[in-house]
Amino acid sequence: MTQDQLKQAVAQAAIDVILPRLDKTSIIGVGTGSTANFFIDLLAQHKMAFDGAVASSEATAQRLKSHGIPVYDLNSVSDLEFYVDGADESNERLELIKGGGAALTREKIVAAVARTFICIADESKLVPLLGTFPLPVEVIPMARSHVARQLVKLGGDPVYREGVLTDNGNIILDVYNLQIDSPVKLEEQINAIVGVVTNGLFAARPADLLLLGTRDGVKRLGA
Ligand SMILES: O=C(CO)[C@H](O)[C@H](O)COP(=O)(O)O
Repeated sequence: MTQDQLKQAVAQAAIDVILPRLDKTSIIGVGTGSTANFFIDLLAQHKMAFDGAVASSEATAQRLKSHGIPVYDLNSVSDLEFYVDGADESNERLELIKGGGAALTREKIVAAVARTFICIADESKLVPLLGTFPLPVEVIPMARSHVARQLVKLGGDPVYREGVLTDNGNIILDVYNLQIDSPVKLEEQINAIVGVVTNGLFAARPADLLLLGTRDGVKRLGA
């Protein structure tokens, strides 16, 4: 099975989880990236079963709209039962690293609002310890050097992601070589640096359910 087939299988598994719980008033939070794109394309086949979606990025909003799925502003939504998104890494506690696609801030906001965060990923994303994937940090552009110096004090090696501006007009620092044995603490420490918008650790609010695509089928971890 190819990695894309594994991604498609977990996207379908997420549809199978949410579909019985949707009605014509339901709005679904939708993430960003190649796995989320498989989910969007499958979700489009059921667009009569729900009202619309909230998007975690402009790219996702465009893809949803291209399928004729209405996209709502999060501020106009009072209830979001599900958020479905991929990840760059997950540990067994469903703490994640996200932001490989630079959408981490909006992803974290939608995840915070949703009652159930379903993470969909192929088996390569499950790791014993977070941090092999460099941790993305969204930073206000004028604070770039200051934040980089503080990240070095935390033991990391920040690298400016050349040519990338987030949907919020900010830059990304990818932090290599961090020792992430306490994800909740490190998430807080990095977010406390002035100039940081947020970082890609999803530990204070981990996923509720991880659907992991493996060659032996889709495995469920969590709820
Ligand atoms: O956090 C993300 C985007 O900011 C994505 O969920 C993450 O990068 C995984 O992407 P993919 O499904 O393409 O492997």
